[in-house]
Amino acid sequence: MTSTENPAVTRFRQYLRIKTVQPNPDYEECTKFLLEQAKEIGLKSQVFEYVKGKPIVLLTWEGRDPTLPAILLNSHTDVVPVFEEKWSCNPFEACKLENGDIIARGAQDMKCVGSSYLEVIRCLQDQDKQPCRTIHLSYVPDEEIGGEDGMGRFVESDDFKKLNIGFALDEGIANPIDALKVFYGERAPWWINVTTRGNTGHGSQLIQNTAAVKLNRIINKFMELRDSQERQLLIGKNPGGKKYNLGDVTSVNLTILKTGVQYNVIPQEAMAGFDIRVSPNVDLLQFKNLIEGYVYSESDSTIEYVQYFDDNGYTPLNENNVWWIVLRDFCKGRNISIEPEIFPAATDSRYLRKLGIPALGISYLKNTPILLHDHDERINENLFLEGIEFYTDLIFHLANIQDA
Ligand code: MET
Ligand SMILES: [Zn+2]
Ligand SMILES: [Zn+2]
Repeated sequence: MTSTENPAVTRFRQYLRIKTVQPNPDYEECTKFLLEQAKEIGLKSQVFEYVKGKPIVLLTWEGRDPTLPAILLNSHTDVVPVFEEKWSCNPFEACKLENGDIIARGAQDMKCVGSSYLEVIRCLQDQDKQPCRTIHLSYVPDEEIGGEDGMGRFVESDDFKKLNIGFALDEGIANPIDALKVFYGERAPWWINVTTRGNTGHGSQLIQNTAAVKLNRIINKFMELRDSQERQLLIGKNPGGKKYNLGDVTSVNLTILKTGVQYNVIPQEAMAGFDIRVSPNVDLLQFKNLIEGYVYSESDSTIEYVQYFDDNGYTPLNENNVWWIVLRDFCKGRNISIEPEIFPAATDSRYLRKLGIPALGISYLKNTPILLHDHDERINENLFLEGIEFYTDLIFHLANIQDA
């Protein structure tokens, strides 16, 4: 007997087949797909292109009371590159195994979420359940390369201000156990280049203060910082007595090293690139002074910020946060365990939180291995469908909150 595929799954797989892969994402095809969906569902659509070739697609379902602050359902449309030879099937074919696993780049990060949002609107419309708040769905480009030309530009625009967003949902991460991760903050991503310059000469000499000697001293300081954070992660406890998660500490990784001309020539310049993720527990200004101190303790050395975010504020999960309370109680009522955490990497939510908009990151990926950015990224179709039900009821609740 052949079973027919749920149309929501078919649409999801269509979305996965669009090659929005960095560094040359097919945003044109993606926009076309989203606009077709909007038309089918009967949603108002707008496309903003603050940077040419990088469209932001905004779909809107007006609520019963459009004067109330709206809900934003955000997702990014781009996905990260693949090592195709390591995949068991083509990452852009969205093949489905017999057990229902759908394998594709973006299956977890985060086309499953973007697809679910569209299905939520379909479901609510089918059930004739128009919430009181307006719901906007934003499909933004370039998150995977920093988001500056995507969400970064969007939040600065008048188009965005007009939306009067009161609360946003965005991406989370998979969880191998039977619980949902809920992210209420994230670490500030800083990518830096440290360049040192020094004395040069013959490779047989013991010349003082070469670029490499200086860079090595600076790297050692960063590594000590890294060690201290690694220790915190392994044995530290936060003030509540709970073990630290990765998001609670600051990570420092040396990811790029560049120098050299020839073996017997002392190079005059050397460069180290670091990926640093600064925890919300850290005062950003103090931290900046600390690492710049490392660099400027060596003469002729400079620091360049390739990626910099000057805010690591989070959405407080307290009784005053009615969005959180509704979400928490909703999950409790459904017997879904949740694990509130700081997101270890970066998401577009940081742009929203910087504006003071409460934002929570949830991907309905429980009992699922963490495969974002990995080979054979996948989601099971049954979980995807279960997620649509979850989001539909949750978003209906959130969009019906009267006083917030
Ligand atoms: C700072 S760019 C963010 C890209 C990606 N989301 C990451 O966390 O690495
Ligand atoms: Zn993502
Ligand atoms: Zn990602």
